[in-house]
Parts: sequence; structure tokens; C-alpha cells
Amino acid sequence: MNAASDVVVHATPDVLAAACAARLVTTLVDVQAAKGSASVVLTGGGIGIAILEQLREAPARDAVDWSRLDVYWGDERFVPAGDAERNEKQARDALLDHVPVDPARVHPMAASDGEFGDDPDAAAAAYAEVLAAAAGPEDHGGVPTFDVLLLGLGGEGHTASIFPESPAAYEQERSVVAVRNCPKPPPTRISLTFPAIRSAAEVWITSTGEAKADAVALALAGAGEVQLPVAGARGKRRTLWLLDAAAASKTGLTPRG
Ligand SMILES: O=C(O)[C@H](O)[C@@H](O)[C@H](O)[C@H](O)COP(=O)(O)O
Repeated sequence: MNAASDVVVHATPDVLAAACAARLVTTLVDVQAAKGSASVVLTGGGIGIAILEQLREAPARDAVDWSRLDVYWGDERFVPAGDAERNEKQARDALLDHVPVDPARVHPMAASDGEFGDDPDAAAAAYAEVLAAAAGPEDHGGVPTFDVLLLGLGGEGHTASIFPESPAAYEQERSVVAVRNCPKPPPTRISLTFPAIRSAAEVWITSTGEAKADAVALALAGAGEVQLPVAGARGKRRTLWLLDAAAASKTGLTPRG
């Protein structure tokens, strides 16, 4: 864990989701003011989708110029497009279908009934090409410098779909990989790897609940990224942990105010 990690603790999951949504609005507005457009990488999972739902209802929501926002995913469940398990479907239901995003700037990972059929390796390679096409001369490794990359984490320390001791946890070359036999269903997924995650300017790790408290504490204490993948999630400029009191309960940190 790099020393530059910041940790913010909110009292409850609802306050956390609302505060993250507000933080996302102001961050994206600032980035768009500075460089004309912005990019965000979305995550699946309970808090990840709750943030999008709060963002949909946020009073300042439309301070963001949705037409100048590039949307990516950190991981995706490799299931049919209409499957309720799809992170893309959940994100569209929660937010993207309610704001005027430019469809050409929304980049979902392929579904298992899409153009690559039931071949997650081909789907992963295609997404790596999407990222490479979006990378600029100043970017490294064929991945754009995402402005904000959102992540969740599992109780055993997974993040995106990088699970402990899995092949993805050792991947240092490719930006996107297929992941099989995941302990968290559905079993087949597509995921950004650590090099891609670490291309982000800011990585925001969001988590709630006692079940995550050990993984949070271990990651902040410097655990290794193969055994505890969330420990390998860090941004080029900032790594921000956004937690509720329960997830932070073994860090000695408590909500302020
Ligand atoms: O597609 C996924 O499942 C997510 O990307 C995954 O990494 C998730 O963020 C964590 O498992 C936390 O999920 P919960 O917040 O629901 O515990």
C-alpha cells in the first residue's frame, strides 16, 4: 500500500454512497473544467451500484457534462447482455439510462452472447484494444489515464475480478484478462489487471460492512497484492479509501463529526 492512501470514513452505507456520489460530481466537474472531458471506471457490487443510484438523484447531478464523459468498467460478469447480473445493466438501470451520456463514449465489456460469443479471452482482448485506442501519447501500457477508477472489495480481498492467488493477480503485461472459476458467482468474468488499474489518476476503493473490515485493515497495513488484491489498487495521483464505519472498524478510524 503506497503511503499516499487517504481514508475517509462515513457513518453508514447510505451516507457513504451519497457522499461518494457528491464527490464524483465535484471531481468530474473539476476535471471537465480543466481539460474538457473526463473518464470514469465503474465497478459492480452493492456499494458500487448504490453510488450510481445516489448520483442519479443528486441535486448537482447535471453539473456534470454527461456528453463529455467516457465510461468504462473495471470488471464485468461474462453473462448474456440482458442478464440482471451484468454490471453494465445494473449501471444503466441505476444511472446511465437517466443521464444524457454519449453512447459512443460508453464502453461496456462484451457479454457472453455478444460479438465474441462465449469466448471470454476474445472479449478481454477486444476490451484491451478499446483501452489502447483511447490511450494518448502520454499514457503507458496501452491504457488511458482514467480520471477516477471506482473499485469495491471482497471479504477475502478481491477487487474488480482479481481474486487472491489467481492468475489475474500475477498479470503484469495485459491490461484486461478473462477470469474463470471465480469464488464469487458468476464464475466467468472479464477484469482489468493491476497495470490497468494503476493507470488511473485516482483510485477510489469503496466498501461497507463488517465482513470487509479484515481485508481493509490488512490492505492498509501493507498486505501483498497477490494474497490480497485490493492492496495492489492504487492511483498514480491518489488512492482514496471510502468506507463506512463497519468496514473501517478494524483500522482504528471512525467517522468524523
Ligand atoms: O463485479 C463485481 O462483483 C465487483 O466488481 C466486485 O469486485 C465487487 O465490487 C466486490 O465483490 C464487492 O461487492 P459488494 O459491494 O456487493 O460486497
